[in-house]
Amino acid sequence: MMEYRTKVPPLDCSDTALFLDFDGTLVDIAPTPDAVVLPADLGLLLCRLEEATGGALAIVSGRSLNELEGFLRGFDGVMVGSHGSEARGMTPPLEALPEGLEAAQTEMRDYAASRGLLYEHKSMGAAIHFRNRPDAGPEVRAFIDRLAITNPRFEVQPAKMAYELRPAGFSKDGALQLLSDLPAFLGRRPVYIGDDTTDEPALDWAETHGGFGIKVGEGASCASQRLPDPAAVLEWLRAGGAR
Ligand SMILES: O=P(O)(O)OC[C@H]1O[C@H](O[C@H]2O[C@H](CO)[C@@H](O)[C@H](O)[C@H]2O)[C@H](O)[C@@H](O)[C@@H]1O
Repeated sequence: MMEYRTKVPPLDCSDTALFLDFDGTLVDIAPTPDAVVLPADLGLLLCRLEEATGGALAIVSGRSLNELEGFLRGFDGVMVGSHGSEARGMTPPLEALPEGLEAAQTEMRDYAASRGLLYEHKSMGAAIHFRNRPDAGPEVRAFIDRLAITNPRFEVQPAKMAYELRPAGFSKDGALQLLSDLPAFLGRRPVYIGDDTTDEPALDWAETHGGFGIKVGEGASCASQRLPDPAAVLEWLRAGGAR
């Protein structure tokens, strides 16, 4: 574990644009989406980092924006939700609800209920979690693949022990591109921290735009840096914010 930490360069808030994923990066993965436990100082830490970076800090998550806002009360900085499709602090990438959203959500809710799986209702899509029934993974994937074929306004988004339907054409790296044009972010070195397959394009974006990505946890990644878990991420952020 220590070997990961010593490799990551210290955070220099004076020239960094900091992009932080939420689940698995700032908070440990929990059995269900609403069971995550927030570190007591998280809101304060984000406020301090936002100030230290001159506003060049954004939370970039697959979660619905309203959920993120609920979890991170006290932090009023930039947030991007629903895998890059909705945002606070910049022009929302997707202005209207995608056509067919409600019908797709209903199909997913009914499917999940009929198989004892967890349905997560999201503002721009939905997720089916199979953490309680890992054997159901391939079947859920096939179901959502079929749904995406009949609903071309959506794409399948794999997550940890879940498959999601998200608006087509939106992504975390797309969000980083938009954010990097905002005055506070302009010309700064991007650092993106994330743990999941949904974070890989954003990690790659940071690597190829003059900065670097930090992959959290095990697994293949394009990121040049790695930290073992959210506790190590918070430790690295606290050290940078105090500098
Ligand atoms: O982009 P993120 O902030 O990493 O969000 C990705 C998805 O995270 C959530 O699901 C994951 O975390 C849950 C809580 O730890 C866990 O129970 C689940 O198995 C994981 O897949 C969230 O529920 C999704 O909406 C996010 O898209």
